[in-house]
Amino acid sequence: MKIPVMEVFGPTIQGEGMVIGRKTMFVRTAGCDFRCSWCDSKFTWDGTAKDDIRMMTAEDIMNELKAVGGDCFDHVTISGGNPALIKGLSSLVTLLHAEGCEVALETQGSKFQDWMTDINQLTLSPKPPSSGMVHNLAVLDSIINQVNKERISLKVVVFDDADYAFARTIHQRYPELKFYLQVGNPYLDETVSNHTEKLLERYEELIDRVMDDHQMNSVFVTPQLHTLLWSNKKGV
Ligand SMILES: C[S@@+](CC[C@H](N)C(=O)[O-])C[C@H]1O[C@@H](n2cnc3c(N)ncnc32)[C@H](O)[C@@H]1O
Ligand SMILES: Nc1nc2[nH]cc(C(=O)O)c2c(=O)[nH]1
Ligand code: SF4
Ligand SMILES: [Mg+2]
Repeated sequence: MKIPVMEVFGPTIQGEGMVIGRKTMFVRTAGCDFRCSWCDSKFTWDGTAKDDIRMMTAEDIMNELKAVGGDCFDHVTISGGNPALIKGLSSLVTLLHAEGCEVALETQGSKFQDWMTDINQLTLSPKPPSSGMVHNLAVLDSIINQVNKERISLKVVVFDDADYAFARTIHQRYPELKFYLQVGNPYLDETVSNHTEKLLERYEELIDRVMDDHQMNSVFVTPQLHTLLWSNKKGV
């Protein structure tokens, strides 16, 4: 079964969530069932990069990972778009494991696939109000109930007060899961000046808020590490 691939890049550092800092390759699939107002990867679904989409088999993708990353990787992150829309990713996950790679997945948690139970690090990122999306938490519940909880983390992006309140409700709903608050990046045009200072200011605001909140004691607060370095540049 062929997989719609938008980009293959790396090695780079995983900039987000439960394996932040980990050296990894990225496979980014095309297409999303959401339309977040602040999506930093709109090109995966808004048609602007439709000529870059390639229909590839798992073997094609493995060959490309090796062509791009050489032998300098043993971890692959699958992101999108929403990779969870793609049934055929099961063949890629199986092949990556056979080749000795760990596999991480980034998804919003709007759809379950059987192959998710094989993912080493599954990041579920339900969308807060500022995204303009309304998350169906019953679907999120059902994914969480089908996957080994040790391998799951929740990651909520925070731009404003309402997002922070949403993050709290999600953490309270699943207190047993690792929980990450991630600073929202409004500077999607990579040519914005002083992006690092601006993002660090927002990071500090989020840290201050969490430090004063007794209902948010067992959480992680992170920036998107790659955006501090490279802003919203593609392919890093
Ligand atoms: C581009 S999405 C692709 C995976 C999946 N569709 C999802 O949203 O989880 C990857 C991650 O980037 C986060 N993200 C997207 N735009 C962002 C922004 N402007 N600031 C901070 N995080 C953002 C998403 O919340 C998600 O956790
Ligand atoms: N370095 C780097 N880390 C990331 N973590 C999650 C990403 C994503 O777009 O899903 C991402 C990305 O695009 N780049
Ligand atoms: S769910 Fe993820 S890829 Fe889809 S629009 Fe939202 S941030 Fe972008
Ligand atoms: Mg990204």
